[in-house]
Amino acid sequence: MGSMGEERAMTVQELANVLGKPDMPAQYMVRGHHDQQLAAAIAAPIPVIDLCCLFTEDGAATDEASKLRAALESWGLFLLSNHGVETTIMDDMMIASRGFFKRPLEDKKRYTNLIGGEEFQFEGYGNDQVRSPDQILDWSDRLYLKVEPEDERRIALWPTHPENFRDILHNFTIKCGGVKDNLLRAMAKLLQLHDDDYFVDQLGEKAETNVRCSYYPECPRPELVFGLKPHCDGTVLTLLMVDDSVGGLQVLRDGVWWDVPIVPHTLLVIIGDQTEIMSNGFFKSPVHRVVTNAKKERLSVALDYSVDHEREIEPSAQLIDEKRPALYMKVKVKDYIAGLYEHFSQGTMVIDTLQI
Ligand SMILES: O=C(O)CCC(=O)C(=O)O
Ligand SMILES: [Fe+2]
Repeated sequence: MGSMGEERAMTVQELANVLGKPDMPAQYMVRGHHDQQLAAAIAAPIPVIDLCCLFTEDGAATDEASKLRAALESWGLFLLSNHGVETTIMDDMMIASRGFFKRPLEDKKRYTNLIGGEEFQFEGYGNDQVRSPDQILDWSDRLYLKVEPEDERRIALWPTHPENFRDILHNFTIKCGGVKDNLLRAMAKLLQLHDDDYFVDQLGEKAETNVRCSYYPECPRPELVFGLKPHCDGTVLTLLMVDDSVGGLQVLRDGVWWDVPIVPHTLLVIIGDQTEIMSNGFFKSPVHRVVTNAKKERLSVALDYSVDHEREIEPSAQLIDEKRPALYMKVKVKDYIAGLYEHFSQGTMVIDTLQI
């Protein structure tokens, strides 16, 4: 195992196949300033919110809305049931994603995120960009694709195997889009914004949605290696489908890491920085990470929703007054996302740079 370049030319899946325990490349190992405790933690008591119930006309809706508010103000993530995405669509998406990662390497590399084997692009199959020699690498491979705006899809990067991958991803995107809009309306209502469509409108005509199919192979050194290092999602929100048999996602609250529980066929909602900013800090974007597992591989499929990258975001004027001034500066989404990746590679949080 030679230089950084050579190691990075390998996917984590390839590394996992060739490595023995003592051979873990140093770049994957968590060092000094990080919490060394990558073991399983206690299950986080995060609520399960019934999406339909939020829109009924009775007392149950009020109770459900209070649960949602508590989750948004504390954990910044929660599980969503009764969301309307059929279990068959969810299962198909997981199976298609698993099917893709099981394809021979040569086949997957047709969708590589390295142009000419070198120049990094966000879309495609591969790992994160290596920006500095001291960056800690994550034990995961990913297929990352822009799914909306629909006319900006780079269809050549969408796998043709499994054969129905493209159709399934399209259907999953459509179904989840409706869930996202309903959730954003419920959130605007909780903040008593004048218009329930406040957040939906903020997304803009050219709102960007990306899918992240992640694959975390078995890892010979789970106590030292992140599946995905601590980060906040830079989005408005993320809808996540996690592996229903292997855990690994953890959330930080008050300095303690908690395991995020698995409830099959729910969607996990993670609030992103853009919502924290627009809600003037009322809703929290949680720090989360993925730990690895020595015996089992793990998969997840996430859809992340962002405001149009050409637009600016700032705390809603309706949420600012003398008692609570604006907590964040205005920022162009494109610049925010660029900063996010820079900070992510260093293990720091870009939202801290916007605080007033
Ligand atoms: O794989 C997971 O459970 C979480 C992935 C995640 O946090 C991300 O892709 O931002
Ligand atoms: Fe995340």
